[in-house]
Amino acid sequence: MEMATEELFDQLEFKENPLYEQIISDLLEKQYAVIDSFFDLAEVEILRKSLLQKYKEDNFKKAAIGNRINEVVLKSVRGDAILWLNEAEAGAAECIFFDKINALVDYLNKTCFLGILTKEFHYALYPEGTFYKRHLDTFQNDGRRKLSLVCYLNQEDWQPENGGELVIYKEKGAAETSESFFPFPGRLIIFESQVLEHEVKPVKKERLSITGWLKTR
Ligand SMILES: O=C(O)CCC(=O)C(=O)O
Ligand SMILES: [Fe+2]
Repeated sequence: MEMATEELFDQLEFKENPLYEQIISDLLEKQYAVIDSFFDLAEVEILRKSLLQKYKEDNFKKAAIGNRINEVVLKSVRGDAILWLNEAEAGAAECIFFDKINALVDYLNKTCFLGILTKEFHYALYPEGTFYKRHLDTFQNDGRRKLSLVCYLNQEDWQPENGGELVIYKEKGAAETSESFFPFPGRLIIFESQVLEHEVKPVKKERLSITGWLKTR
């Protein structure tokens, strides 16, 4: 084959990706997936710096509950501050994030018929002493949210004593079980937005992340 044609075929050819396949089978089996080191420490460092810079420039706002039009700030429910990301205006740091996420979304759309058409992401900073009470991401908010994604941007030395676990609740027949996950840097957690209730335990040290949703339209 000529070089150009060969390249074209390479692009068209679907390549199975073991990491993405693992995510898909976890989602099917448990409705959530935890991927450690989805971003490496160097990438996390760049994203953390960008988040902190924007926070310092006072671009964040107190996170609200409800939808974007009908929102109220209730610190008894959640105490984080957020900044929505605009992919069209993404800087170098945010491009690192979107490149990896988009590759995953493309794969999910090719293999799972999820029909993800839109996505939305925000930086989040939980100051010391804050939390996010148990909730469902679609509650009074957005029924188009299919998958929730959270990626942690904390430092390498995040200690369990710092709290800030994401607790995911699952119904097991009549009983309920829960699993807790610490916000270790580079860790990505994906879960079904319409199914799994979850909460963020009180943090004893500033906790940084990017949170977002893959939506059907
Ligand atoms: O930061 C987390 O671990 C989860 C955040 C969350 O549940 C949300 O923003 O809806
Ligand atoms: Fe949530």
